[in-house]
Amino acid sequence: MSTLNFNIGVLGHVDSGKTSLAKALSTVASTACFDKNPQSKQRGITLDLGFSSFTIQSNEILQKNGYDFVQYTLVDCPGHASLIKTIIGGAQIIDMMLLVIDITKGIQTQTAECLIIGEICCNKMLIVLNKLDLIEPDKRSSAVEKMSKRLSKTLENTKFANSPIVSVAASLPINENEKENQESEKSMLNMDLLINKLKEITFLPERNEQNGPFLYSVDHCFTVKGQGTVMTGTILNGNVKVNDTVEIPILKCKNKVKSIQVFRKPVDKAIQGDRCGICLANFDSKQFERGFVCSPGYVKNSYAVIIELKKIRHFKSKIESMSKFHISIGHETLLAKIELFSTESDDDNFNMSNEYLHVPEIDQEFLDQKGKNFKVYALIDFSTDSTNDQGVLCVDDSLLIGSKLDTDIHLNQCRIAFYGRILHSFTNKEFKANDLPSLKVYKEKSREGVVERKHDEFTIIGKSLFKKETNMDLFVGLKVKLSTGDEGVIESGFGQSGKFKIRIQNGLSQTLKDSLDKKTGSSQSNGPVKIILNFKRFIYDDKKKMSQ
Ligand SMILES: Nc1nc2c(ncn2[C@@H]2O[C@H](COP(=O)(O)OP(=O)(O)OP(=O)(O)O)[C@@H](O)[C@H]2O)c(=O)[nH]1
Repeated sequence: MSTLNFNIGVLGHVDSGKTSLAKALSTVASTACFDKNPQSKQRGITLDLGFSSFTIQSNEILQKNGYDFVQYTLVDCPGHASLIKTIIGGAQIIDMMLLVIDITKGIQTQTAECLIIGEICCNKMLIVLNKLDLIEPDKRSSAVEKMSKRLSKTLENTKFANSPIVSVAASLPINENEKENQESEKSMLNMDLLINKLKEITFLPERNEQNGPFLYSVDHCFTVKGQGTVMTGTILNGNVKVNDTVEIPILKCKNKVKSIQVFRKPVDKAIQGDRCGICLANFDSKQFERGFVCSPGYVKNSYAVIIELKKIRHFKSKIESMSKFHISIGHETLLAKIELFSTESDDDNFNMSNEYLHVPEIDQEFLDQKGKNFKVYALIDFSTDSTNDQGVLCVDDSLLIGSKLDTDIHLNQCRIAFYGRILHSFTNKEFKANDLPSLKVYKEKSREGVVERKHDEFTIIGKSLFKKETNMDLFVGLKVKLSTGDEGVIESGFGQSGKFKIRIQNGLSQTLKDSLDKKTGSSQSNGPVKIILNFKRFIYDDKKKMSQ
């Protein structure tokens, strides 16, 4: 008999009843659905503060795929910051989201933020309207109908449109005496309906044990006497076998896998999506609480990363280059400075050898104007967080979320600003000096000067384009346009006062000659001949060489 582990993120506003729901689900599942089952010992395992699980018989789809049972691992996400962290840590394996809404309060600020995070991280949602018991029995159906209508309007045109809705009361009796005195109908309402709905919509999640190196997100670490140090967590990527050597990147150490348990049974191997316990030899559990364990060398220390930035539509403020955001990545949330750049070309993928235009700021209006194919990238620089000189532990393609967590929550504003997956990471501590200059991000510059006089048949002398102290060598070779239509190239500086020589490849045109010939008087009537120089200045290139 085999069991599938199905991971569910339990999200919702503070006090909506997430923890009560997770507890109630486990309890009801174990009494109503599982008791007569030979595997009943697996029920209701409390894995960690935020993790609980229950196992039931699986639906037809899973059975056809060889799974007789399904273990639902509920990831109960408490406050906002830890919510983002938990979700990010497990983003690759959250198969479904349970959105808990207090039916007496409706959609609240964090409900909306949970919806945004859900949209980023998973494809399926089940909505739970909780605290049904607080509504008079004869008013319940109309209250549920009203909330359902509101929700379907909110979710219109999102990937969560038509998500199923179940109304429940998840609160548990406070103690055993009370439990006996209370009707179960009053203490827990409709939980069996919820479990049935969950069972009905559970699908076969994509799991790929061959999918690259091993990555394991540890949420608990403890010592088992006579065994060694046991970690519990979820496999985000790849697989792990007994005797494999794994790395604990935060401790910079490698260790051998002594044994593995899945669903409390010893196994030789565990794969992506599995919640499992891994026992390591020679390792002190006090050194490590939460974080990644991986194939040696897979998780990297990054000091800056590049993402394709997807703005959250509900984030109303501008996102500006040089500004700081809270960046949640891997198991960390820290402050980082962002710099935006874009390309208008049809290139599908980010490429370090391409050139990109610096973008000072974006807002929704700007992005809507630019259209769907416009891509904004962001360089996210963690080295600006003074509390962190170690960089950030992450892997390529990791999800990252940018938010303004210091926004006053009472302002009812969406604090999540953007998200994206890592396209490139700078793993050298000296990246600013060594690696960043190879990122070709430019600002478009335009300068105007005037022609002073003709030098010979092919060259003219220009002025007022540069200051006396400008290093003219940086501009030699750049093309300029004249207001007479002539085109030339800056050949060299001329004298000490910022003047320069322009070579006109085809020789001076008659119009240019006439304009410069004071005797004709034309330079008087049309004013001086203008020199227009358009060029690119690469912002990370400290040699400051200009280009076009
Ligand atoms: N009447 C009633 N109270 C409920 C129900 N579910 C939860 N509660 C109560 O609501 C309060 C909050 O419940 P929790 O389960 O802690 O809510 P939470 O969403 O996990 O809270 P945070 O983790 O702090 O965000 C507690 O006092 C619960 O007893 C319910 O169905 N009916």
